[in-house]
Amino acid sequence: MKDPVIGVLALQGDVREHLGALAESDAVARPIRRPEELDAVDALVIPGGESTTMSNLAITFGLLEPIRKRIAGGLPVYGSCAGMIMLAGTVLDGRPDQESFAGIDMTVRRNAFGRQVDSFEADVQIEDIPGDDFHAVFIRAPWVEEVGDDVQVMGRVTSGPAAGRIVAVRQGNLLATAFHPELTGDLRVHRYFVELVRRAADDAR
Ligand SMILES: NC(=O)CC[C@H](N)C(=O)O
Repeated sequence: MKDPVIGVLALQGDVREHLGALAESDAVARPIRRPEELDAVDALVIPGGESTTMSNLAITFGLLEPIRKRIAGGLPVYGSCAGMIMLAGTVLDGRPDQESFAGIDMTVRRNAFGRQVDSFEADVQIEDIPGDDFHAVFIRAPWVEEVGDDVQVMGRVTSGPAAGRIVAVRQGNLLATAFHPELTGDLRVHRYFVELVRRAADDAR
């Protein structure tokens, strides 16, 4: 397959960083703001930012249902931080009117590491991605409290007060991390996702 075309949901958040990381990972990366633009992508990335704002803007821009439909149709999606929240079936400590695209059978808690803890760094071990532990950056991040049977727990915090917390998961073509690999220049998660997208395209053929 040629380099896959991967959209980055560009309503809000760290869109530019994901576009850059994908471009360095053998993908063609494009910002997505309108439903028509979704039709032309092989996969989607949902950036970090603020899930309540992203939810509002997704409704305003008419993207909520189209993205849900593409997910149901098997579109590969990777969400980091707020993007993880947007992929969660159940969100705790959310705003009552907050919507998600859902897709991953999991319960996430927003701002789980404590509201006062704006950001912190910790090592995370990720199954299926060889090499050293990830030096992960968390910014008002969620964690995963519960997963369904079909969800693969891929990564947990390895040390510190949050040790053992689930911060990376995969269910089929959907991947989510509570941390932001797009901010640290470690391209392994993006490369893993691009590989997942290639395999999904091969399987569909
Ligand atoms: N860095 C982030 O994406 C933070 C997520 C944010 N706290 C939210 O609830 O959406």
